[in-house]
Amino acid sequence: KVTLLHGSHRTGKRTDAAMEKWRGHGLGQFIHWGLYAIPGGAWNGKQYNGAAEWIRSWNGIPKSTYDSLNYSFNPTAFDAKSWAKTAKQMGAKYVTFTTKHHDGFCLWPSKYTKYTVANSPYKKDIVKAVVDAYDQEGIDVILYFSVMDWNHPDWRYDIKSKEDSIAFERFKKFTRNQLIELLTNYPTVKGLWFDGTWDTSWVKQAAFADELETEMRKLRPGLIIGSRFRADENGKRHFDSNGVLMGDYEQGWERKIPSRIEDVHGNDWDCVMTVPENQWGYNAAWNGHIKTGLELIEMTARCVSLGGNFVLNFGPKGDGSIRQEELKLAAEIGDWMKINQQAIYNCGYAGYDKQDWGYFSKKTGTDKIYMLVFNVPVSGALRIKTPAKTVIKKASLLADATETFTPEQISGDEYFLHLKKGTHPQPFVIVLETAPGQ
Ligand SMILES: C#C[C@@H]1N[C@@H](C)[C@@H](O)[C@H]1O
Repeated sequence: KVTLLHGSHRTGKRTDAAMEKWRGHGLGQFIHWGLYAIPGGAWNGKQYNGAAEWIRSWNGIPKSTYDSLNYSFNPTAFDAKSWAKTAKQMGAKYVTFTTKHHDGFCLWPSKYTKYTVANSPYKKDIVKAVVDAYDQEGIDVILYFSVMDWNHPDWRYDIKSKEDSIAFERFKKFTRNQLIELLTNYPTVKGLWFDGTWDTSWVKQAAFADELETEMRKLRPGLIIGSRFRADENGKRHFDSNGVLMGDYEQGWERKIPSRIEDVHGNDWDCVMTVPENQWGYNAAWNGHIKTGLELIEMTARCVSLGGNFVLNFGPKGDGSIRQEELKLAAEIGDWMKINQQAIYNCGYAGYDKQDWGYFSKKTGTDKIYMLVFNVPVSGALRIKTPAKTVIKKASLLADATETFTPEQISGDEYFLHLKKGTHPQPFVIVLETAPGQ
């Protein structure tokens, strides 16, 4: 163990109410929206395949022209209330919303830069509209904030000179001011989701970032901050030099999902996922594999079964409308959640051996186990291996409690549930009432 001044200040999961609530969300929505939605992955008629929110960084894109897009930002179809209703319909319990992405354009009227929505034809405070609309729907709001800011003259990728150092000191003050401003303007937000924190310039700011995190937590007790915000004094990110998680949950699962419980090291975590392979901001031409509703429902189940949250990304268009493909997915996921949400909300790792037919989840604080079935074996027999000495008292279909299953015990702690042929066209959930054995 090494002595750290700016490593993790806490081990184990937070047990306060705010974190317990976050832990139980199960399903969230990510929204990436900003100036990049205007070009939508194309420039001068040429469609690019990179992540559309990074278009400013691609070769051949005139940066000053991109930077002037704020003068064309006028999303006449933007309606935060309809976004929030879509999230509600999908069954999302929280939204992570981009206040400022890497291009530095602020979707709130920040006092600390002119590069904001206030200096666009739209003028109005988009962050406020989103926070109010989602609060209204009872959906918690987490604010995404990119430390890396391509627009700010004092941003540096590394600090290699006295001039760099002086400029970056100004940038650090600017970053702190914006974060305090966000937490002050939007006091109901439940957390911050940091990005753009991998460059050496920021990784070198262990003491400053540690102090800033402490200041933000003091300003907003219960605030939830992930592992991507700061590094320790040895430059270690996500996990400090002693391997202890930095922040309240692991933010390493970007477009990937853990395969085993061991991968999450007993921590809270979220998986943030795109519908195409790698498009967060709006890209008019979705190419490659586009995930289906069933794939995304299974990803949600897998994340919850491993004690995490699944956060599905939406990339609204430059006019503020959500594309049809995403609306369709929200509806499909929502239809499934309407029937099966009990196996997702306030559920976590069940401690049962993983089986090929799908996933187990456990209702937090109870002995109730859910079997989320995605792959019915040709035998129709669902194998269950319970933790030692667990008694299965009852097994029934979540969607219809009158459909019960008599567990066939096949060895000490192993059982089969036999399904009737062809009875379940959709992924379905079986509820196990269990009790600790003698
Ligand atoms: C890389 C990168 C960023 N991290 C994801 C959450 C998106 O914001 C992407 O642009």
